[in-house]
Amino acid sequence: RKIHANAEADSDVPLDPPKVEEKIGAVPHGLSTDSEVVKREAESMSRKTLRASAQKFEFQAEVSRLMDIIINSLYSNKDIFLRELISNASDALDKIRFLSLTDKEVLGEGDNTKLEIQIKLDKENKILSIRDRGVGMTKEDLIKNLGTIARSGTSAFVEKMQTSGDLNLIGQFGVGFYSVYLVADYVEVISKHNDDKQHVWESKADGAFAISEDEWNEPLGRGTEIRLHLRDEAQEYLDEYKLKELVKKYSEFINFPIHLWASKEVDEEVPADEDESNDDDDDTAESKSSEEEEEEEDKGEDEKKPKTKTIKKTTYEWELLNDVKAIWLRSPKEVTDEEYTKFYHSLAKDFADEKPLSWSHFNAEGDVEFKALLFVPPKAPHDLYESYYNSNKSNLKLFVRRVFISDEFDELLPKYLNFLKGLVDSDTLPLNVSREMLQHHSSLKTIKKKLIRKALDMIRKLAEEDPDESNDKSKKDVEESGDNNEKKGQYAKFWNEFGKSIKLGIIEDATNRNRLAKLLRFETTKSDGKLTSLDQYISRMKSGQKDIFYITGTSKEQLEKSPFLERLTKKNYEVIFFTDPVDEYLMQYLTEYEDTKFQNVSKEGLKIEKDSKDKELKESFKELTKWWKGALASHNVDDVKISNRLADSPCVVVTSKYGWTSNMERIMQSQTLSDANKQAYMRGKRVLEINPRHPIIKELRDRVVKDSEDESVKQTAQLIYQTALMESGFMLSDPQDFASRIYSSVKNSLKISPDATVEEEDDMEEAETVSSAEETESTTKTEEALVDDDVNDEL
Ligand SMILES: Nc1ncnc2c1ncn2[C@@H]1O[C@H](COP(=O)(O)OP(=O)(O)OP(=O)(O)O)[C@@H](O)[C@H]1O
Repeated sequence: RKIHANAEADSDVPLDPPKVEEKIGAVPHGLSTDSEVVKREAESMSRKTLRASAQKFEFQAEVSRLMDIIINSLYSNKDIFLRELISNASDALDKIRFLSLTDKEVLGEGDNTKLEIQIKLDKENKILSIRDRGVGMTKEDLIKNLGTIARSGTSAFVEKMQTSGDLNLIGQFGVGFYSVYLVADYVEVISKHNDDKQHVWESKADGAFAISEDEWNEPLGRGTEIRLHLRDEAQEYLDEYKLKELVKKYSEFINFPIHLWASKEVDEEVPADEDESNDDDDDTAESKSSEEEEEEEDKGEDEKKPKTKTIKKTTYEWELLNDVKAIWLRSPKEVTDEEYTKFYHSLAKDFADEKPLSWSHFNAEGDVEFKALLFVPPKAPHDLYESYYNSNKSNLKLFVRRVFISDEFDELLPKYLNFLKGLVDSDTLPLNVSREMLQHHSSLKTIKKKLIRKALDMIRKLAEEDPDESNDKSKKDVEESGDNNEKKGQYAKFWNEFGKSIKLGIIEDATNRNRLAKLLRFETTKSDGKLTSLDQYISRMKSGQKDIFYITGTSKEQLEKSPFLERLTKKNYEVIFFTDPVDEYLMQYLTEYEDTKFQNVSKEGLKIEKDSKDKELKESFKELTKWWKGALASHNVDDVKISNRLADSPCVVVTSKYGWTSNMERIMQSQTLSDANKQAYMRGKRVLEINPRHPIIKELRDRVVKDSEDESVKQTAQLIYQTALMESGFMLSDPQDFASRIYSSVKNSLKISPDATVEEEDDMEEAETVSSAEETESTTKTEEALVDDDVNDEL
C-alpha cells in the first residue's frame, strides 16, 4: 500500500495503514470517523501544503482570477458557500438517480443506494465536510470541472464582481463551487465515480491544484466529499446550530435528505458508585439532578434494588434537517407567498432577495397529467438575448414522478418564454426511457401547449392586477383588492425586463399571436410618458378611424418631431411609437389586431379624413407633380403625389407598403453581414408627397408652370427633395451633392454672386515660407558639416 505523505512530511517515518476503529456513537452509515485516519490527516493538513506525490495543475486564467476575487472579497455574507455545495450535491444525486432509471446497477448496494447528503463537523481540526452519494467525478471530471475549463459564466461573473461585488449571484453563473474559498483556505474534494478509482482534488487557491489517487481515505463507495479547512475567521461554521439554521434557510427545497452529524445530550442510567454517590462536589458532566437525588432518598430504604444514577452523555447521530416533500405536490392553497418566494430563490439560484414578479402553480388533468410551477423572475438574466437563436437553454426543470430528468428540455417551452423559471412534474411520461426517447414523446406537445397558455395567462394577470394598467372603469375594482401598492407598476417592470420576449413571441408563435399582442405595451403621441396597450389604443380611436397608426424610429424624441405626424396630431389621431429595432420585424408579422389593421404612417396607403378640396388640388398641382416625377425618375422615386399627412412641412418621402422604411434601412445597413443586393431589392419604391398648402410648393408650381426648363428651379426642387429625404429619416446617397446645393443656396440668400470664387492663397507668402524652410535646412547642414569637420580635425 502506498504511503501517503505531504511535501514536508516526505522524510517522516512511514505511517501505519489506517485501522478502522470503533466509531463514536451509533453510525449507521456516513463519513468516516476513523480516529486514526483523522489524526493522520490532521497532521498532514495542518501544514496545508499540497501533497508532494500528487499531479499538479494550474487553474485556467479566468478561474484563477475568479478565485482571487473570492479570496480577497470583503463580502460579508459568506454563508452562501453552503448553499452552493448542497446544490451541487443535489445535482449529483439527481444525475445518479436519473441514470438508475435505465440501469439499476449504477446505484450499487447497501449504503450506496441511499441518495442523501451528509454534513459533518470536525471541531478539533476545523474541518467542515459535505458528502453526497451522487454520481461522483472521475479524475478527468475533477480536472475539467474544478479548474481547467472555464465556464461560459466565469468571465461574465468576474466582470460583474468588478462592478457590483454581489457574490450572492455566483450560482447563476455556474461557478458556485469556488465560493468555498470565502470560508476555507484549503479544500479537498474526494470523489468516486463508478467509472474510476477514488481521487482527491486539493487546492489552496494559489493558482494551482493537485490530484492524487486516494489510497488513504475511507472508500466513499460512490459520490463526493468536500472537506473545507476553515479559515480562522470562519470558525462559526463549526457550530451545529449555525449550520442547522443555514440549511433550513437556504436548502429547504432540496429533494434529498440532508443529515447533520449532530450531538445530543442524553440521560443514561448507570450503576451508582457508592463513594461517588456520596460526593456532593461532583462537578463532572455525569452529575445527578436534584430530583434524582430526592427520588433516591425516598427509595433509600429499599436496599435490595441495585443503586443507579442518571448521567448526561453526549452522543452523535444523523439528524435530518429538511422536509423533502416537494412544494409542487402540495395544494396551491396550502403554500404561502413566502414559501413560493423562497422556492423561487432556490430553484433559480437567484438570491438577490427580490420576489418573483409572479407565479402560477397548477395541476393539469386529462390525457396528460402534470403539475407545474412557473415563475416570472424579477429581473432578466444577463445573457437572455445573447445567442437567442442558437442556445437550447430552457429554464424549466422536467421531473417524471418526482424524479428529476433534465433542465435542458427545450421542447417544454418555446424560445421566447425562456425567461420563465420553473418546473414540470409529469405522471404521464415514462420513467425508464432515455432522455432522447422522452424528447420525442407525444405528451410533450400537449404539455407545451398547456404551459404556454398558463404562462400567457399569468402574464396577463400581472397586468390586470396592476393599478397603473387599469383604465378608470376597472380602477375601482383593483383598488379594492387590497395589496394594491405592491402590485403598482409591476407590469411596467415586467415589460422593461421581458417586453422583447413578448415581441419575439408575436413573430414566432402564430397560434398565440393575438394573446401575445394583448400583452404589448408602447408609448404613443398621447400616452404622456406612460405605457399603453392595443386595447387602450382601440378604445381611444376616433370615430371613423379605420386603422391603428404607428411609426418606427430610433427614439420617441426623434419621432415626435417627424413630419409624418403633422396632420395626424393636428387632427387629434393617436400614433404608436415603435423604437426598438425588433419592432420593425414585429410589424411585419403583426398586420392586424382584432380586425383592425395597422398602418405605418411613413408608408403609402394612409387614409384619414378626406379633404373636400382633394380633387381640385390634385388638378391644380398636376403640372408640378408630373414635372417633378420626371426629374426624380433616376432617384428611385416612383411618384410625386399630393400628401394627406403634412401640415407644416413642404414635402415628405414615403415608402411603398412592402418596402423597408427608412428606419429598417438603417437597421439593415448597420448589420455587418447584411447583403447589399438584398438591401437594394428591399429598399422599395419611394413616393414624394407634397403639401399643396405650403408656400414653397406653391411657388415651385408657379415657377414650373412659367418655365419648366429653368435651371435654378430644377436645382431648388432637387434640394427640396434631398431635404425631405433626410427629414423622413433616409440616408443621403450623395451627401456632398447636397452640401454643395446648400452652399449655393446660402450664397444666394447672402446675395453673393453665384460666380464668386474662393480666394487663392498668396503664392508669395508660400514661396517665402518654403525658402526660409530651406534656409533652416541649409543652416543645419552647415552646422552638421562643421561638426563633421571638428570630428575630422580631432581625428
Ligand atoms: N458534489 C459534486 N458531485 C459531482 N460533481 C460536482 C459536485 N460539485 C461540483 N461538481 C461538478 O463541478 C462542476 C462545477 O461546479 P460549480 O458549482 O462551480 O458549477 P455548477 O454546479 O455547474 O453551477 P452552479 O454554480 O450554478 O451550481 C459542476 O457542474 C459539476 O460537474
